[in-house]
Amino acid sequence: MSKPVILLADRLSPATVDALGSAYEVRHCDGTDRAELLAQVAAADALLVRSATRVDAEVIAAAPGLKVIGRAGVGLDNIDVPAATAAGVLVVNTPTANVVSAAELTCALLLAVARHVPQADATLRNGRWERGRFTGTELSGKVLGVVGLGRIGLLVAQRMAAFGMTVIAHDPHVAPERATAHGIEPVPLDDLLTRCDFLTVHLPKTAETLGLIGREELKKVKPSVRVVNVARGGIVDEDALYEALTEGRVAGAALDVYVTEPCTESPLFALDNVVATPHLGASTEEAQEKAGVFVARSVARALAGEPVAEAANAPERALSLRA
Ligand SMILES: NC(=O)C1=CN([C@@H]2O[C@H](COP(=O)(O)OP(=O)(O)OC[C@H]3O[C@@H](n4cnc5c(N)ncnc54)[C@H](O)[C@@H]3O)[C@@H](O)[C@H]2O)C=CC1
Ligand SMILES: O=C(O)CCC(=O)C(=O)O
Repeated sequence: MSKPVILLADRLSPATVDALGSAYEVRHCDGTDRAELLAQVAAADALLVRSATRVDAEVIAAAPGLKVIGRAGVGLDNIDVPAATAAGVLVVNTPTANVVSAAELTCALLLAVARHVPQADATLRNGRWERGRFTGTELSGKVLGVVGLGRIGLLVAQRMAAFGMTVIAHDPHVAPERATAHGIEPVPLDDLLTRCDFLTVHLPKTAETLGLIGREELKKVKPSVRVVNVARGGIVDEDALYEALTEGRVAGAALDVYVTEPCTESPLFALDNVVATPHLGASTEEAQEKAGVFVARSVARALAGEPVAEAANAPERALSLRA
């Protein structure tokens, strides 16, 4: 009898294949090559991706034998979960695997934007010793505004509190007592905007969160504020941010994520007060190994018809999804 086919469409840690073991036929493809993905997924029982591969209704329709889509990471915005559910395909992610890495990158960007680290590094490598140009600002004693106090937001809050920051947070879905238990003051979004010296967003990309920090919101912040987005492009509106940065209404920004990815050209990249990384939040050995192993285990359980706790759709129906 032929083995179930598991298609890896993004570059996943080698630990993924090790964790899957020998019970499956593991195939690889470039999920950003649409034609290749559509051709390869036709024979797949399971499809494993990171954030680069777009798994939309067309991909799901092209895969009549597909039983489970495994997302090695947190965000599900590259997967059409309703289309998968309608087709009886389980979607599983790894909600905890990369959150420490994403939080640590956020802290790195907070420090980098406060102290102009990449700009100073680039200047020195170009033979210029410009100490006067790169006077920064301390984090200690400043207010950090966290929008989205989930797993990553809380990890960032805890770490930045150790730098002496006062942390305030806005998250309508988190009980205020949960915030205060961690020494974080829960506040309405408008209060957060007017009070914070550093603003960081840790939200999923949804219809509700897209543009949440937009033109109007950026009119309310202090001109000394630094904005960090390690969540998803567009949660902080890129055009509004560019305007605010160039008009001196925002002092700096650090971005890991962009509306369109890959993103190699943006007016934001031309600004001195912007630090930019190419969606590296989860790019550590530890996060990728965990994401690969966790997603492999969940996919194996799904293919065996067992319930999967990390299922993002209809977990209670896991056993009745495509047999
Ligand atoms: N740059 C990167 O490589 C990475 C980015 N991410 C992104 O970070 C996002 C957050 O991840 P986690 O903290 O693990 O998710 P989480 O689900 O633990 O937390 C998200 C929080 O956002 C809150 N939220 C939702 N709508 C909101 C709104 N309108 N206003 C305020 N709060 C709202 C939720 O209540 C929840 O507490 C992911 O969805 C993903 O898009 C995650 C991992 C790596
Ligand atoms: O590197 C990746 O796989 C993307 C990580 C990410 O953005 C997420 O897990 O939501």
